[in-house]
Amino acid sequence: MKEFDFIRSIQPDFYRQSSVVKGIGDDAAIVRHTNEDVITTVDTMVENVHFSSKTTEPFHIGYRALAANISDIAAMGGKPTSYVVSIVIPDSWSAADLQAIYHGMKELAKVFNMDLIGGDTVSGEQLVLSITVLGTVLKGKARYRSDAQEHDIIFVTGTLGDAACGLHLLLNATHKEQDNYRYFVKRHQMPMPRVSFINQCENITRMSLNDISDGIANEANEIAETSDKTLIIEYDKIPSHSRLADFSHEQQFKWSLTGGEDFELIGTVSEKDWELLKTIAKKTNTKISAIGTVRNDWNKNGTVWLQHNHQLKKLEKSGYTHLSR
Ligand SMILES: Nc1ncnc2c1ncn2[C@@H]1O[C@H](COP(=O)(O)OP(=O)(O)OP(=O)(O)O)[C@@H](O)[C@H]1O
Ligand SMILES: Cc1ncc(C[n+]2csc(CCOP(=O)(O)O)c2C)c(N)n1
Ligand SMILES: [Mg+2]
Ligand SMILES: [Mg+2]
Ligand SMILES: [Mg+2]
Repeated sequence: MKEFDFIRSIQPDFYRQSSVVKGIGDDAAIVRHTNEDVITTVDTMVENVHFSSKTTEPFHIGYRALAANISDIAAMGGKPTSYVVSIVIPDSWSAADLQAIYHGMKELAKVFNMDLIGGDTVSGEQLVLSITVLGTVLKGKARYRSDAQEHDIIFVTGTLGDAACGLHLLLNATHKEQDNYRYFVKRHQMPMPRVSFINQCENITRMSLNDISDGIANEANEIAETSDKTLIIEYDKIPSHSRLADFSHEQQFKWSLTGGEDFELIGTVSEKDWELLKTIAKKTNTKISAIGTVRNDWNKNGTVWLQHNHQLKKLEKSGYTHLSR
């Protein structure tokens, strides 16, 4: 397929958002927002780093890459509205595979009423999918990592370690075992960002917030550093799916703290807002768990501590990092 035919084939027939002034078809897209702040985020997925033929069908490549970006919009307290896709395509990828990647993005975009408004297409050695998502938040109402305060309750949504368990199964287990643990495989391939929950939280006066892409060991440290506070997390309170108990304690420990890619949210709220947060979670069918508290301890601020087996140990930033060499 030629570049222009490809672009024509992925062009949407209509736009859902009235903010789209110009979509695909010119040098750049134009969106117009007058009453909200605009959130912009980009995350990139690279073949054999974020996905491989063993772990991810083309449909899931598109779905996951868009989910990862929408998750960052949720982590700012916003609503995703549109997306721009840059794709590097190796010769070996068929037209059908490429359509499937876009189909994966389209399916998730439909859930959030989002529009594909532009992108870029080039050929190259490895499939790379980079998505820029735009979102909106009421003026001045964005949620920052830096807003944790002393005595806050630390919470997480959902269960942690699921996606890492799914990845482990996809890389190491038989098809039969994968079928037996379909829940975990699906959590890796089709994560669902927590947009509806966070968009119901407008009455929570203050909240620090981050999404879990690299594992809470990383994300909690980002909150501790930017807020200059001490986070104390109780390991036994970290929520996990009941079937994670089928795996070794070491695997459970590693996956739930450093596995990443669950695209759940971690945040902190004041004690007085905790009941309200639980009510919102119930209303939006969101599992929420209190996993610890925020302290203001001048000689520990900027760090995270894990209470486990009657010991308090420093929880280092030990999740997935690029450029580690
Ligand atoms: N190459 C880059 N150029 C400019 N800014 C960058 C670059 N890489 C990251 N950033 C910025 O650094 C900050 C942290 O980015 P990071 O990618 O770690 O966050 P994230 O998307 O939440 O995490 P993850 O990539 O694991 O999903 C963001 O403000 C991001 O825009
Ligand atoms: C085939 C394959 N091997 C390993 C992994 C694990 N992995 C890759 S990137 C990442 C963290 C998030 O990345 P980023 O910081 O870029 O958002 C994790 C946990 C995977 N998903 N697929
Ligand atoms: Mg990023
Ligand atoms: Mg993030
Ligand atoms: Mg991200």
